[in-house]
Formats: sequence, C-alpha cells, structure tokens
Amino acid sequence: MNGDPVLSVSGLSVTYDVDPPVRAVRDVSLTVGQGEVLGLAGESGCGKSTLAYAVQRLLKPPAQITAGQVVLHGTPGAAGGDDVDLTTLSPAEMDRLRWDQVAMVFQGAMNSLNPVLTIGAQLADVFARHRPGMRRAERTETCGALLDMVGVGADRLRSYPHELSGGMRQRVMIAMALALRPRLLIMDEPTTALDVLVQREILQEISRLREELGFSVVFITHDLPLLLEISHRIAVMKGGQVVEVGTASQIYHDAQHEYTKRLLGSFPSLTGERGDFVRKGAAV
Ligand SMILES: Nc1ncnc2c1ncn2[C@@H]1O[C@H](COP(=O)(O)OP(=O)(O)OP(=O)(O)O)[C@@H](O)[C@H]1O
Repeated sequence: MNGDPVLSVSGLSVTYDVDPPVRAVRDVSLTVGQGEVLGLAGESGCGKSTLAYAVQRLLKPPAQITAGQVVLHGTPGAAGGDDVDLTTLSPAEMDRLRWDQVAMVFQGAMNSLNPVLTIGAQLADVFARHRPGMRRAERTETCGALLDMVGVGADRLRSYPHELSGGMRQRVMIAMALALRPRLLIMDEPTTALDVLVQREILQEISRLREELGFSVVFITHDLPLLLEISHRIAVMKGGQVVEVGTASQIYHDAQHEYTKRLLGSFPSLTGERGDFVRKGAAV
C-alpha cells in the first residue's frame, strides 16, 4: 500500500443471527491507503457486501458485528483528525460521518433515485442535510458543478430520473456520493447492471475523478479481470475470509492461494486481448 492509511479494518467478524447462524465475515483485516483503489474479489456469497455494509455501519438485524475494529484515520493536520473506530460510534455520530467521510455506491443504486423529484432536488438534499448553512444559490451552483464533473451536465438539474439513461443515473449516484468530498468511496458492483461500453466509460470517469480529488476506492466485484485492470491491490475473499492480498500484478502473475488461482483460471478472457492489457499493468 502506498501513502497513509485511510481505513484499517482489523479482526472484523459479522454474523447473521439466524438458525443456524451464518458467519458471513470472519476475522477480516484490511488496509486502504490514501488514493488507493483496493479491489475486493470473490464469488457470490463470500461476504463482500456484508463487509462493505459493516464498514459503513449499514447492517441491519439479524446481522451483527461480533468482533473487530473499523478505524477511519484522520487527515494529518486537519481539524478533528483523530482516528475513529466506526464500530464504537452512536448512530447519530455515524450519520454525520457517512457521506461526508465514507460514501457508497451500491449495485442498482441508480434505481434508488426518487422518481418524482428532479436530479437537482435530490442532489441539493445532500447539502441541505449535511451543509445546512449553505445558501440556496450556492447549493444550486454546486449541484450543477457536480453534474458537470461526472459528465452528466448541469443542464440536467431539472431532469427527472426517468429522463436519463441507466448510465447517466449511475453517474448521478456517483456525483451524490462525491458531493461532500468523502475520503473513501466504497463501490459494490457499481457497473454490473450496465452494458460493457457504458461500464468502461464510468470506470474511466471514476479513475479521472480519483486522480483529481484524491479519494480512495474500495471496489467490489466478482469480475476479477476488471479488478486486475483498475486496482492497485486486490483482496480475495472466500467463505467470509480474506485468503490473499497483493498488488494486481502479484495476484495475476504470482497468486499464492489455490482459490485465487482457481478464480483466475475461471476467466478465459484473461488469456486473451484483455489479459494482454492486464499484463501491461497499470491501474486505470
Ligand atoms: N439477511 C441475511 N440473513 C442470513 N444470511 C444472510 C443474509 N444476508 C446475507 N446472508 C449470507 O451471508 C453470506 C455473505 O453474503 P454477501 O451478500 O455479503 O456476499 P457477497 O459476496 O456480497 O455476494 P454477492 O456477490 O452475491 O452479492 C452469504 O452466505 C449469504 O447467504
């Protein structure tokens, strides 16, 4: 990992308290560096989403964090720059940090926009809640700038969700997630529902924004070839545990764990043209 850590997860365990209990996340430890893209790979059901929701403290019963810490490290020199263990915060304290410091774009997020409110109104709502002192004119201007930033265009402020394509709506969700300039963006299968070209455009956009704004990304997907392209490091999960962490190149060229090797082997595309791209390296 390069740079100071933004997030350190240590010994985190989550259980769904059903009968019999499901230990969905088992003793997971991970670190995310400043400006880093950490890919989280693994087959369906291995616990990726549960881990992401636990970090954001968005789990609901019967899910329970049974052990571990999720420390959000402060920005050196910034006010209130202490390390905070998110698992110890009250719901109200966590509400203040969520979106502001750690934001999430989840699978199908584009369908969670309110159909009867304009895009502008929904973006403005983030500022109304988290930046109550912001004047209306500034809010409108900032929302327009955000839509420009993600390539939707400020002229769409008055559009309703149904007037935008799926890709555009997902860009709006990314704008919303970045509105308060969080230091960490968690993306859980953010482009799975989109066609491949739109998916690629959005990934390039995220990469550009990350370079411009300097936030870190945890990118979750079962699409290992995609992760090899876009991640600095990749953590491979199986049965609730992280079985291997390495740079994209280490994972591709020198996977240590049998499961990682099997996962790599299950994507024939890695030996084709795309594999060639991967072998030349470089995060997006
Ligand atoms: N509400 C729930 N009650 C009981 N078990 C659950 C619940 N939600 C998830 N699980 C179980 O927890 C485990 C981890 O699920 P999770 O959704 O985190 O995996 P995932 O890797 O994100 O999968 P996917 O890629 O399909 O989203 C699975 O065994 C799943 O069946």
